[in-house]
Amino acid sequence: MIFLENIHKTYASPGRVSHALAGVDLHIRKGEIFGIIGRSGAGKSTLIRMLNLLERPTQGSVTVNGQDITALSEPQLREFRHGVGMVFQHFNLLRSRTVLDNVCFPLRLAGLTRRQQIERAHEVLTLVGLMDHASKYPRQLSGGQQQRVGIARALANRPELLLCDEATSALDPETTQSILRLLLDINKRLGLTIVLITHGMDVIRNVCDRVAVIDAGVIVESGTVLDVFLHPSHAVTQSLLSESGVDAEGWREMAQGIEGQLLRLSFRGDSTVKPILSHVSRKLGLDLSILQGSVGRIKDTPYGQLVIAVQGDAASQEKLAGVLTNAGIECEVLRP
Ligand SMILES: Nc1ncnc2c1ncn2[C@@H]1O[C@H](COP(=O)(O)OP(=O)(O)OP(=O)(O)O)[C@@H](O)[C@H]1O
Repeated sequence: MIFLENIHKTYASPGRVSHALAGVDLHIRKGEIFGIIGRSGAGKSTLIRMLNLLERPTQGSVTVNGQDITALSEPQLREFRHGVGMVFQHFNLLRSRTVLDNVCFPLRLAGLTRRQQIERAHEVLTLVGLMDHASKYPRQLSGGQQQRVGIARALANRPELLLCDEATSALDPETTQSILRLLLDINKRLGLTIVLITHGMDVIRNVCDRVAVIDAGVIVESGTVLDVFLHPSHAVTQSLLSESGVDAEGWREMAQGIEGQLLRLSFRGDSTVKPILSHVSRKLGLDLSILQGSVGRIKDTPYGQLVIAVQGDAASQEKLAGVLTNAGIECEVLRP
């Protein structure tokens, strides 16, 4: 659906040139929730704003549904933007207008009659659970409710693509969860493609299908969220994961002074909740001790990762990795 090719963005100010994006290639598929994560200043906002050309690339092309949008005329671009909704960190609501009028605003710009505007606004306010608050003003709503208004407004013109610029960063953890559930729900119900930027791995884990990690204007790692969580290859990804409590390296200290083979086991889906390890340990007569582990969910899929030390007969130890692999567990030998 969306292809970014060799995107560069340079900001020049007197005495200073800043390379916000330095050669970004990205493919976002129709209907997926795609997350872009990185530290402050990495280039996330610049990148997401390329997708509706709120920022123009200095070099490179942005193709959406087969059309290079950098080549569109201003009227064509305005038309294109009606098909792209955007949600902001600080909601960006019109404070002197009611909830209803905030949602009607983009519909008025799109040329709908007042009656059509109200009809559609009621539909999207019902979708986000705020119909009872239609005549209130933003200041009378909580942060989470204001963000729901922001989402309703973004959905008003029936976009194909929703861009979320740190949509939950200003919210407490519980409200964040409810907004993320709403995004999941509208992605499923409307088949909407969602691109979000965040600096929180938990946001990525809870809702995204695929993720790209950006650092200093470059995508340093990308893939399915499961793959990136289970096998992070770049130092930035590893440190973002470890800050969110997914520690991949803590086993090293524990392993000192423990004899035997060391394995890292990765479980995806059903294998996560089956008693495979205890079966295998009984069958091969091996003792297993867990040096590190995490079990959780990535979107709807259970996943887990364990580092285990294996003790027992050498021939059985040799068989273990093969038996686990056959049972659907990824097995990496950390120490033979
Ligand atoms: N309008 C601008 N003029 C000059 N430099 C800019 C401009 N916008 C962004 N930059 C620079 O480009 C780089 C990337 O900024 P960007 O806002 O895209 O990062 P970010 O990852 O979204 O950061 P944050 O999480 O803090 O919002 C930074 O070094 C920033 O200072």
